[in-house]
Amino acid sequence: MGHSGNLQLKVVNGDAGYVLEDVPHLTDYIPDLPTYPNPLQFNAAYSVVKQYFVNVDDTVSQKIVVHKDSPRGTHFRRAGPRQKVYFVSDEVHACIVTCGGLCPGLNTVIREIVCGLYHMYGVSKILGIDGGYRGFYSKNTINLTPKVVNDIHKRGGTILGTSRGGHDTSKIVDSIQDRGINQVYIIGGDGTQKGAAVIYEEIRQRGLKVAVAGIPKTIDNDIPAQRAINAAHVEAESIENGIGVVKLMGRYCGFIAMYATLGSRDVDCCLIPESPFYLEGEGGLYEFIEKRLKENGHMVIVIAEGAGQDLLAESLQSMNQQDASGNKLLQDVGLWISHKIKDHFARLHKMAINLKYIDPTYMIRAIPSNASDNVYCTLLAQSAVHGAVAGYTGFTVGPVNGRHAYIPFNRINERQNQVVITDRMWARVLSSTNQPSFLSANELAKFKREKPSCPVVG
Ligand SMILES: Nc1ncnc2c1ncn2[C@@H]1O[C@H](COP(=O)(O)OP(=O)(O)OP(=O)(O)O)[C@@H](O)[C@H]1O
Ligand SMILES: O=P(O)(O)OC[C@H]1O[C@](O)(CO)[C@@H](O)[C@@H]1O
Ligand SMILES: [Mg+2]
Repeated sequence: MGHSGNLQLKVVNGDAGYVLEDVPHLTDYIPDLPTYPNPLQFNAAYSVVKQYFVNVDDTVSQKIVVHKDSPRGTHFRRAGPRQKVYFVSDEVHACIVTCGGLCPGLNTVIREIVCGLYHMYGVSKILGIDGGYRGFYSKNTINLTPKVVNDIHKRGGTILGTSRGGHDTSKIVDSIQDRGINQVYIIGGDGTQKGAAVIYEEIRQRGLKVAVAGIPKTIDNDIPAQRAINAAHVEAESIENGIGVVKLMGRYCGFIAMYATLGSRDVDCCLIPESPFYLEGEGGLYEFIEKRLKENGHMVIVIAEGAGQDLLAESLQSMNQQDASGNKLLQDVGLWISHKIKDHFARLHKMAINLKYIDPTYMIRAIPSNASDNVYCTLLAQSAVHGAVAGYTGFTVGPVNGRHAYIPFNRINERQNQVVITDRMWARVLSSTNQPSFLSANELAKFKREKPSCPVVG
């Protein structure tokens, strides 16, 4: 096996096309750090487990479907507790911060980091950073103990508060250094993980013994999305030529819309950012709506917030505004498409339609996590704790083929995880809704030629 690339990209090549995209370790830039036996081996709950510690060489394969002669492909370091750790309990001074928009499960992750550190590693100095990244330098901190976080998983939102913008790297790292923090747990979406990567780089430049662990936000809880779709369906089928339009989250990717559509079976058309569509003419959306209304008397359209933004830019003056984090402020595609459909059918005269528009965004984001989300959040949190205590840094924890792994920040941040419309899952959506693909033969061929993105974080 041999290392290649610079220190920032720890790529290890092995036999038969095996590639490990490894995560940084504190010893990469602080040599001769002492190690200690993992206190978990003295913990009655874990000592009974046959092989509790993860072997140092364990990795998780990104590719699950393989062929006889194909290279083994990319792997990530397996998450979990290590036999040796790089911190003693008394030495650890951890902090937790939540950034970006809300998501169910933030409180569960906070709770499980606190309880994991406390119960598994005997850590008692844990600070909550108030109000996202800017809280490092502009707010007071909150002491977190298992008692403080005991029942926070039952509440939506984040007890720590959150914000967009305010990522001042030097001020944040100054604050980490001044407070003597040596483990930083950062919970949030794509922007947050980018911010975490910059913090890690600065910490590394300063040569600090501080582990930086990212925990991704994911919205798996689709119950409110199902409720919104259900309401749209009930409204639509109760009235002649009823159309229910539901806008779901997804600025750049249509996973929520896609899975909500597949889960519901009431949806007649699902529109996502990855799959372009058009309104007028043969094979267009208006033609499909007319056909479906004639067949069924009603229909439901689910649209991801980032879908059709090119069409909006054409017909509305582009705003080109950004939020405090630098995200492009999108025009409300749900409202826009509702108006376009109403206008179109009003102009046609031959068909009176009744359209109801539902935007459940904040209802989806603000609820507490459900029981299965809680299990998932617990695994994420505990994996992050095990990784940081074992000296890994500059990583985001995430599931890879059902196993938790440590993924380097650069890998997470290099590209957006998107629905691949030439994959089977999107075909399942099209066959469940029976909607047109809105793609010409040329466009389809182009999509097929494009290299698919490799989703690593669920
Ligand atoms: N490229 C970047 N470099 C440094 N900090 C960043 C970067 N992008 C975003 N951030 C910071 O990360 C935090 C969260 O970013 P953002 O508001 O985009 O939310 P997010 O984590 O992407 O979650 P979501 O988009 O789901 O709400 C903000 O404080 C923002 O300033
Ligand atoms: O109003 P806010 O809090 O900026 O959030 C709106 C955005 O946040 C998200 O819910 C992501 O967290 C997007 O889907 C949405 O565009
Ligand atoms: Mg984001």
